[in-house]
Amino acid sequence: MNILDKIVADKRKEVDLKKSLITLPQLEASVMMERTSVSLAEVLRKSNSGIIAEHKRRSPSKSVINQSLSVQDVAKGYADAGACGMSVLTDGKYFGGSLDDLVLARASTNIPILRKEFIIDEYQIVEAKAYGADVILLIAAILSKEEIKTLSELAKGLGLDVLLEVHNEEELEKSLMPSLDMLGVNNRNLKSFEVDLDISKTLSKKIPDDFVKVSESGISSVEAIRELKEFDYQGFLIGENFMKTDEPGESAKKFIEKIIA
Ligand SMILES: O=P(O)(O)OC[C@@H](O)[C@@H](O)c1c[nH]c2ccccc12
Repeated sequence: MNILDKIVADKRKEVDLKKSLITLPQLEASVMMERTSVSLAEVLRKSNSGIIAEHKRRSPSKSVINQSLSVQDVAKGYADAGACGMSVLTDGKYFGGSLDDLVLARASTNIPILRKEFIIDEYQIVEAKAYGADVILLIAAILSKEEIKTLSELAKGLGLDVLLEVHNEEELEKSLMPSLDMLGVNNRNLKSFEVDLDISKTLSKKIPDDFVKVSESGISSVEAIRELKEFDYQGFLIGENFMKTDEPGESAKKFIEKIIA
């Protein structure tokens, strides 16, 4: 079994367990509908930097990245740096994140927050809304076309933005539909962990202009951002490059200043 299959199998068990404790209707009753979600796609369209900065303690590919920071400080730092949005990993087993991290990030900033999770069930989308996210991630590699449609339409109904992630042409072709706001190209292969920024460049021309294009993973230089902008990317998802430093907010600030200089 590859790592992605393992993650999805664990996720299925996790969601089933949660459903047995708090049912979907009960969860729905606790959704914070009074908080209007902020559209990350809108922010990215108007931004010069396009940075979506991620909170990531560890990952299956890199093991420990940074275990010692408070998510509140990281969230405030990213917002002060001028990041367009923040991504918060909520998977516990493989990335060391949690829904608590999402809540704490939400309480610390008003910039749009992406719940970074392996979403396979509508329950996780209602959860994302209930815990204060503005955006959800859907990963084409683990979902059928029908699932992408159902899940993205549910998210839109809750006022959330949808970022759909692809890694190759086949995934892109099955996924294009009007209920998505942003198309993310993951430069990292989630099965082999290989990173190649050329994947963003190659897939760019196949993504229709109505979607905001986001390049994800393995970005560590302002030069890379400049190149990706030539290929019409308006969003750049960066985790490790900031999180491996003692002050991710300061690192993001310097990075963003260089982009807009
Ligand atoms: O730390 P990086 O290489 O800058 O990558 C960030 C982000 O793109 C990456 O964490 C990611 C992209 N898609 C995912 C899906 C699941 C988990 C993690 C991810």
